[in-house]
Amino acid sequence: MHTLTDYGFTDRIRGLFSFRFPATGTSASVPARVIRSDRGRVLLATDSGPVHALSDGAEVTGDWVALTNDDGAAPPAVVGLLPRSSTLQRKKAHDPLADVQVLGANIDLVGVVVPIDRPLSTNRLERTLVAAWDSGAVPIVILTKADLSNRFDEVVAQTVERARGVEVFTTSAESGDGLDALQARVGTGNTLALLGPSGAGKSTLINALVGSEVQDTGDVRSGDGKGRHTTTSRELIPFGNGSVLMDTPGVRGFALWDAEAGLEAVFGDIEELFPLCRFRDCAHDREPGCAVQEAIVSGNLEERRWLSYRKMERELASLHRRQSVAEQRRHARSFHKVVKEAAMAKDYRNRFRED
Ligand SMILES: Nc1nc2c(ncn2[C@@H]2O[C@H](COP(=O)(O)OP(=O)(O)OP(=O)(O)O)[C@@H](O)[C@H]2O)c(=O)[nH]1
Ligand SMILES: [Zn+2]
Repeated sequence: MHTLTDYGFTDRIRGLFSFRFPATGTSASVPARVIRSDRGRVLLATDSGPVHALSDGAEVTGDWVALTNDDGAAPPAVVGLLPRSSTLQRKKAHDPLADVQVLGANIDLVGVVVPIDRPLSTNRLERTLVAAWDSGAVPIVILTKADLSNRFDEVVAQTVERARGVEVFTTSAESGDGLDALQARVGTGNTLALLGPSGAGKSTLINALVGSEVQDTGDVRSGDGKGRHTTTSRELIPFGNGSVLMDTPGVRGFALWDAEAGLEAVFGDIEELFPLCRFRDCAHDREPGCAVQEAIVSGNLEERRWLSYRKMERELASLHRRQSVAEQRRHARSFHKVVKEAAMAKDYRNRFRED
């Protein structure tokens, strides 16, 4: 059975807890960490094992809380929340008026997971790193699937340059390379959350770090090869030395805000062309050796889709600049329209191809 120390309970948390919730003669509470929170019910790690408790719903995965200690007389309840050292939160980009949603708390390290065979665009890597810094945690970049690249040195050098001083680790779950160095960096009593697009290798990396099959990976998708697997496991996973992996569905998808998820889903094939351009800083306009222009000329890419991609990029950029609520609303609407049109164009094209 895991103790609270396995879940990252350090001297700092111990001190903070007894300061905030001093034991008095009549009432005492025990420290606990939120493994999962679900509308008024929380699953907690405590020193006497996992406990279900009632809560007011304010807690998120990773929170440290005070739990009543009534010896089973009443159902246990969360009675207090420790201040958070970091919060990973998201605001939906296409809905500027939506509430900020806290996805996880008390994360020490945010690992931005980038598969080496499918590097992120500089733009997206930058945005993800900015968001990671904003959380109060320290970001690191984790290049996965190192065994799959024959341009290893080149991609690593590129990533180091784009990561602007953020540490870059390379790993292969297949060969085991880089896992020790990553584990050493996480250190003792720290919580690591992994962000990255679907298929980046997060589950596989978690399995490799934890050393047992706690996550379903892409290998076990259902029969038709399309069914999305669901991650059924725990959301806070101890992996030695009080180190903890946080893997909630919300945190997982964080790197792609809703808007950007749309961008990737709809235009992923276009973005895959960018690394094929002769020049790394290609503006995809009149540059020689531009893979985008070549794809348009050869008929592999509809010019209309390329223009909507461009338009959407501008929309996103200006959406981020908007100040007034009214303007945000207007932009959100036109943004939605672009996404919808582009998605329809793509569906149409795919249907046409399959015939
Ligand atoms: N060769 C190789 N393949 C890997 C490695 N890591 C992951 N993969 C493969 O990449 C695919 C996707 O890996 P997952 O771990 O499921 O990716 P994920 O990021 O968890 O994806 P989601 O669950 O959709 O968020 C699987 O088929 C893995 O077997 C690696 O180090 N080497
Ligand atoms: Zn180009």
